[in-house]
Amino acid sequence: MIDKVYCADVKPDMEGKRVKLAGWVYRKREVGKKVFIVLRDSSGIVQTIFKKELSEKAYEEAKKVGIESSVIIEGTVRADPRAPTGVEVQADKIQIIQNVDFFPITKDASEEFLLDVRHLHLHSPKVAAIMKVKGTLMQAAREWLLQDGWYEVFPPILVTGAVEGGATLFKLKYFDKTAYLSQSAQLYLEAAIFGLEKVWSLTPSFRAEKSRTRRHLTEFWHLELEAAWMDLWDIMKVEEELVSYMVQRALELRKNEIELYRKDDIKTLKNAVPPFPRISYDEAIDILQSKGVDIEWGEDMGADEERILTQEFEAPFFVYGYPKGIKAFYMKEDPEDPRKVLAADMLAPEGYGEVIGGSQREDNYDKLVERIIEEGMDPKNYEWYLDLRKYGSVPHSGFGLGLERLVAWVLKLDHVRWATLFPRTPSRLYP
Ligand SMILES: NC(=O)C[C@H]([NH3+])C(=O)NS(=O)(=O)OC[C@H]1O[C@@H](n2cnc3c(N)ncnc32)[C@H](O)[C@@H]1O
Ligand SMILES: [Mg+2]
Repeated sequence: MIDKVYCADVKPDMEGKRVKLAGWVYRKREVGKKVFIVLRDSSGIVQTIFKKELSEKAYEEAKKVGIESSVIIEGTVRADPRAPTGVEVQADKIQIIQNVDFFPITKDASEEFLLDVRHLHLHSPKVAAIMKVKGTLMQAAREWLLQDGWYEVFPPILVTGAVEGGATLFKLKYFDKTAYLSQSAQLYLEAAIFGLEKVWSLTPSFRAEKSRTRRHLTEFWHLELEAAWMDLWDIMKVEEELVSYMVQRALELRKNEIELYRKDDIKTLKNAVPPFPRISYDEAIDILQSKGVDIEWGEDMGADEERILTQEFEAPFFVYGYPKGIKAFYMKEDPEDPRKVLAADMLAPEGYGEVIGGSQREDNYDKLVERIIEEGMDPKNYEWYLDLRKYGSVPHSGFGLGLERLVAWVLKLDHVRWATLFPRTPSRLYP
């Protein structure tokens, strides 16, 4: 590894120090007998200046390089308030690693083109900022989960059945059998709680969703927790503590990157502290109807309805107590109202809607068989899962957080596809 310093680490108080930088040409301009190159690396940018009278060789080389050329530059630090970062490097040496005559991404590139060349779009500091925030949110999640006594486990991705409905399964040939790509690790996490009690996993989940909305991917990163002995209200507390910690840590560690997208509009992020507001599904329907939305009790809220509902809040909030008919087979019936299940979604404000789906699970064997049959599925395909209700069954609850959806809200992105390195949607499988 070359003994370079990072662009962001070049400071005015390093005046007179000799530094070696390695990165890519971010901006370039020639003024008289000077070439200004703004160099970019993973930390940020710094301006370098090549003066003919300082080094004619370096000056002539610097004139050749194109945008996004990879270079190593050496020179002396000089404080200069006119430079983008208040400091510049008076360069006397440049090694061109690879010159780029024409970088395909230009200022007026369309979103579709940027997705076509996503592998090159990752050069962008703004894209890198999204990935830094995503990584920091997961770093924070790991910190919180460790201190709260949760065990990380590694569930399978090749599975034999649906968790969230058969319509969105990706099917594949598995030797002489049929397998599917996992929609959710949940059922396997439910098995893991009998030895570990509180478990979590971060896995890719797959949904053959045909819906082309700004919040659906066909492959997304899914942070899922499952806990023995917890009921719905317990797991909601876990959700709000975890999400709050993730968001506050991101504000602390990735302030610059968040401001790149939100500027100073970070009120809703700061508001993400427990207790998050809680409304029932019934109350949600009343609110929507009072705002003129054409929705009846028993119907599911889609992205549009959730967008309107989020206008009532300036922080993430819960909607709990959904009708059984619109929720999954594994959710426990509400003992106080058999029309409902003990389920809760967490919705992000500012129009983003659902970021977490969670519930208390049906822990009674017979009732679960009944629900599986009610949903038109074959209990034989869930024999192992039903066993969990035969050998020491316990009340338990869990949830799944869509990491890209959380990132999209934190950075106010207009589509979840920007929150993932290589987005997968119905129309996009390449690059
Ligand atoms: N362990 C569990 O209890 C999780 C549960 N089995 C489950 O998968 N619930 S979910 O379908 O609401 O998905 C959970 C979250 O996963 C995200 N999600 C769900 N589907 C998608 C798609 N298609 N694209 C992006 N993100 C998605 C979204 O934030 C949801 O709230
Ligand atoms: Mg859901």
